[in-house]
Amino acid sequence: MHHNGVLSFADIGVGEASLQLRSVSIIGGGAWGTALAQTLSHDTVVTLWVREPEIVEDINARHVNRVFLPGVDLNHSVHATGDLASVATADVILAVAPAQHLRGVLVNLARHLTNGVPIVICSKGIEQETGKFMGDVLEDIVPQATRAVLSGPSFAADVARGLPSALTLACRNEAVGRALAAFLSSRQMRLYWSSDVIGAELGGAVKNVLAIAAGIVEGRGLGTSAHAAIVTRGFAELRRFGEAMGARPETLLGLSGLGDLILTCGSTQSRNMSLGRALGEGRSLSEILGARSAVTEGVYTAAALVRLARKKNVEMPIAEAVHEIIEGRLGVDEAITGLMQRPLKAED
Ligand SMILES: NC(=O)C1=CN([C@@H]2O[C@H](COP(=O)(O)OP(=O)(O)OC[C@H]3O[C@@H](n4cnc5c(N)ncnc54)[C@H](O)[C@@H]3O)[C@@H](O)[C@H]2O)C=CC1
Ligand SMILES: O=C(CO)COP(=O)(O)O
Repeated sequence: MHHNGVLSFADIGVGEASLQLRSVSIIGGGAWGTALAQTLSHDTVVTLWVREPEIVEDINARHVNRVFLPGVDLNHSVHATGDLASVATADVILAVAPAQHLRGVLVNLARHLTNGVPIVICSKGIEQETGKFMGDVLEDIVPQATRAVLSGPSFAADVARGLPSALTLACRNEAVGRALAAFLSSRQMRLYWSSDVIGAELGGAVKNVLAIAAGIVEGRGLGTSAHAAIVTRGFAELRRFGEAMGARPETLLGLSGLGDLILTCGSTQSRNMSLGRALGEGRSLSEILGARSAVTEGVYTAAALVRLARKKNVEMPIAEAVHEIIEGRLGVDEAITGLMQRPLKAED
């Protein structure tokens, strides 16, 4: 565990093997990967794999990532590289590529990896083509990796500035989870461990879709009562879906579930919420997406989420409405009317 910026490491027994944690690699130089590199670099050796050569140069020469995390001066110890082989030897690897691109990046990384290395999924989404969560994508490509998830309420800009945050670190092997939580925690970022991997992963993917709905409510000027209603009924959908997927109630009520839903639905700092707001103001999806370089995961996860929910017979009318709006099959006002006119039912 890190104390007062002094390099230390967790060293625990995992079966016969021993897990030594001293170095971290981060795969993905967007806002979140760069913010994680910044906060972890106070205490440990961090290497950041970045896809764009000009951003590698920006980080190493000028200690900034002007494209994805403007306005943050990075520690000189944050080292960027475009070479996947050189990040594969770290003791822990954080996977932070956008959900629809994670598979491709892992395929290129896989041949450089050593057996059993912990890979911590930090991306939030469901793969459109397969309907798989990121942990299952990891399992497909690197089955020998020790799978973990880091998720919770955390805007990259907040974490990069050293503001306090608390997140969930999930790993099926509790001893490894505890060691990872200790190693990745810092004075600014407090991690709670869990062994509920699917529960921790699911909240981040689902809340992105629901945050688009919360944004629409804001953009349409429907008021704070409607905002509270959409977040609460959205949480009911997240909870139902989570239960059907085998997530534990305490995870859904925790940082990676309710916590992240509250953050993302409540702030235009969220890309998903602000996209919803722009839709609510009457702008078209193509216009909104065309104007941004940042990824808005809810747009790409909505279809897969709705497909999965239908398969599991889980009712998710808000997620369905967001999906229909994204597909251009439903207008914002029609969607609102549709939600308000559903048959009355017991609150569950
Ligand atoms: N930004 C935030 O506050 C947080 C983001 N996340 C999650 O982290 C993941 C990454 O998001 P951000 O870092 O915010 O990204 P970003 O929106 O800042 O940057 C886009 C990223 O996508 C990458 N990219 C674009 N095309 C690609 C391709 N074909 N193959 C591989 N990579 C490609 C770019 O290199 C860049 O790293 C997402 O799943 C997001 O939900 C999680 C927590 C907080
Ligand atoms: O996941 C996030 C905060 O926890 C970031 O949300 P957005 O991707 O909507 O900006």
